[in-house]
Amino acid sequence: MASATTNPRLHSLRRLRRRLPNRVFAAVYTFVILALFYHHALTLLHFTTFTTFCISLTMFVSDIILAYMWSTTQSYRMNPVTRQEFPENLEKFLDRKDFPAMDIFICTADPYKEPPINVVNTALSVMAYDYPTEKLSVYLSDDGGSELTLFAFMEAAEFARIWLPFCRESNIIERCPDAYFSSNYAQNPKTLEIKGMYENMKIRVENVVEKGKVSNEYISSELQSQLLSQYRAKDFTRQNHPSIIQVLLNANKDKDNKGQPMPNLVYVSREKRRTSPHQFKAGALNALIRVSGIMTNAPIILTLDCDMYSNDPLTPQRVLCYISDKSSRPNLGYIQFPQLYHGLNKADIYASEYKGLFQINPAGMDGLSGPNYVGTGCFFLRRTFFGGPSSPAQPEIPELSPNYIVSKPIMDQKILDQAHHVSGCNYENLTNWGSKMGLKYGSLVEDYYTGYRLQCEGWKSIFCDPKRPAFLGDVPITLIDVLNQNKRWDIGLLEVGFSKYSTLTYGIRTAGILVAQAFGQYAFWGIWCFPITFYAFIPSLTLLYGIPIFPKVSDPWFLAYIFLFLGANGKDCLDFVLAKGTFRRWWSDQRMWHMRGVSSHLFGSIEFITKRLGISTQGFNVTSKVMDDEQSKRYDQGIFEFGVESPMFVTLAMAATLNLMAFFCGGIVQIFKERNLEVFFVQVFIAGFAVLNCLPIYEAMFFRSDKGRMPTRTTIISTLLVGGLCAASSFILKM
Ligand SMILES: O=c1ccn([C@@H]2O[C@H](COP(=O)(O)OP(=O)(O)O[C@H]3O[C@H](CO)[C@@H](O)[C@H](O)[C@H]3O)[C@@H](O)[C@H]2O)c(=O)[nH]1
Ligand SMILES: [Mn+2]
Repeated sequence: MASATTNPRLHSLRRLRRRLPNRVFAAVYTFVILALFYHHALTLLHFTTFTTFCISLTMFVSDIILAYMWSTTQSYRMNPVTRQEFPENLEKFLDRKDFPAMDIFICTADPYKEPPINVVNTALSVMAYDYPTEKLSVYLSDDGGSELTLFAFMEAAEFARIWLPFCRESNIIERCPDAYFSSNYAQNPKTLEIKGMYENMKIRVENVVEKGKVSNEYISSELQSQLLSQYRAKDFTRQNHPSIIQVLLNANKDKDNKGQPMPNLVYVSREKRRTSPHQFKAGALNALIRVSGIMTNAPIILTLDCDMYSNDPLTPQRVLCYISDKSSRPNLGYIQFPQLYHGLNKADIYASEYKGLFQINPAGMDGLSGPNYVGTGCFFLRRTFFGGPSSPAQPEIPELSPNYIVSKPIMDQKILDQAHHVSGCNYENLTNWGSKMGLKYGSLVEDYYTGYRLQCEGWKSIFCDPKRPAFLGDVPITLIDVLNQNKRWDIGLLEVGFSKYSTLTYGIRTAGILVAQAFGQYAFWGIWCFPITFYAFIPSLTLLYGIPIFPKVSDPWFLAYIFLFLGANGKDCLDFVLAKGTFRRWWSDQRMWHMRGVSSHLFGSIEFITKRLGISTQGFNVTSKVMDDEQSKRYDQGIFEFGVESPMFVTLAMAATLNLMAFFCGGIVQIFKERNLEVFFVQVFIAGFAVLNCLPIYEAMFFRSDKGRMPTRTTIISTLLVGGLCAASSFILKM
């Protein structure tokens, strides 16, 4: 076998030239930060009143946090790399018949928030991979324990017999049926016939979901009726039911309509009891690791969220370009693809693209020890879930060991019994699942936490970011969904940041400072709320009362502020645009960064504290993937969707109102009446910048009448609170 890095090669790696300017810039920036700290210390020492001391201290603390977060981003900039794969050369190195088997996991949790027809589309898109079909096994985890989802998959299994040969023979690239039929496809009798079948299936599935149950007219066989009757047992609820495992397609037996084998398709709804914790998605994935271990035990596992369909049939072959070449990265544990989305509006108003999180930073981490796991679009070597590279963990039964070879067919009664056994809700008691094996428990963001711990164990990873997106997902289209999702991440991430596995202690010790810093950016994501909230409220309040808190324009320290502000934003914008972003989307990105600071980060941090104190418990609130027509329309037009009441909107509206008052009242007084712009420039600038960022909020508060506007009560409450805040401040500031 030729070496995979010489010609013809399987993959290549290039270090980006920007790493040198990045390092120089980081050095200069660090110097200015330290200088600013010196200035802060001087100011603190020379305080005049207790109030000014408190204000200076708060601003100093804010800047320390900003500086820490800035320092964590430097890890991504030290050595960014880019990779390329050459799947066209794969078969020169590896015979198609020697391709390893793959187990594909798809998670769903709620048929009303995650429409089953979309889950079916995701499954069909991966079943149709350009890969030896009999080597693929698709496992669907249904945490919603719903007959609606099972029904949808029974339908999908039948449609797949037509869809798979069609994709293969017409060699189409778009293998997600819904995406294909919404594209500009060749409309001939054959495609139209298949479209008709697809629409028929879609209508059946949607009707069943609308009715909330599978009525008799949809049941075509005694077997189906038996299967569905399990859900109608007494006391069956989504939180309380036995394991249901159903092999819907069997690669050894089932053939498509052209006589070729089908992939395995297995429906799994693990056992749930109110008395046993089920550990949300991490628990679901661990159950799938075991069930698939018993049934097929493929050496490669792909994990997918139900809304991330495959957009490229060659993806598994791309992955083989790395996996089949042992020299590609020693201790390779997983290959992560970026989370990319379809249906973003032009400006990406909610910054759902998370270009930093999903594209720029992983490329930076790839130059260190590899990107983090982001929950979906990630191919693992099964072995990765069983202890570190040099400290393997033995599962409690030998059949689960990653190198165990399954000899019995998938439908063998023994196999089925054992699969039920390992998906039981008490199976994990007194085992290493969740600690030394499988996905790690203890955080609401199981993906981040697991990836981080795997890297601490010594596993490395690869970031694979091909030109044609490998997977495409849905984005939330209302602000409240976006902020709630963020809040869940904040809580889960802080759970890691303040655990015994904190990046600051355990991380630095086991993974080294650069890698730990890269993970630290997210572990402490929630603490952005402090500097952003302080900067949103203090400069504006003090401006209103004519108290200067920043250096005046003629003061040399003013230049330090300007440099730090322009430097951080300019660099961020440059990286964003270099990663094929637009300025408009960058603007949304920085706007959402500010908005999250006074809303989701703030409440996420508060809820993290209350959870720690045992006052409340936060679960995994699944993000809705349902598209309301009116909301979709507004989203497509780039209009912010408020619509519902939420404390997060109150703080947002407060920050918006206060800065508007500060900019116009405080600003005008200082500029025109007192002629003091020189002294108040920074404060006026901050308020003005905030106002610019808050334009959609004012619009939603005062100028809109559609259903997505800010609820009147929220507007009133926030205005009253701003009034109260001003009154209290006037009392304190004049002390
Ligand atoms: O008890 C649960 C809860 C969720 N899920 C599934 O987990 C996936 C992600 O849930 P979603 O509501 O879409 O969360 P997001 O915040 O959009 O997802 C991001 O953040 C999660 C961690 O909070 C990761 O698991 C995801 O991969 C990542 O895309 C979905 O397929 C769900 O069906 C389960 O299987 N069981
Ligand atoms: Mn999601």
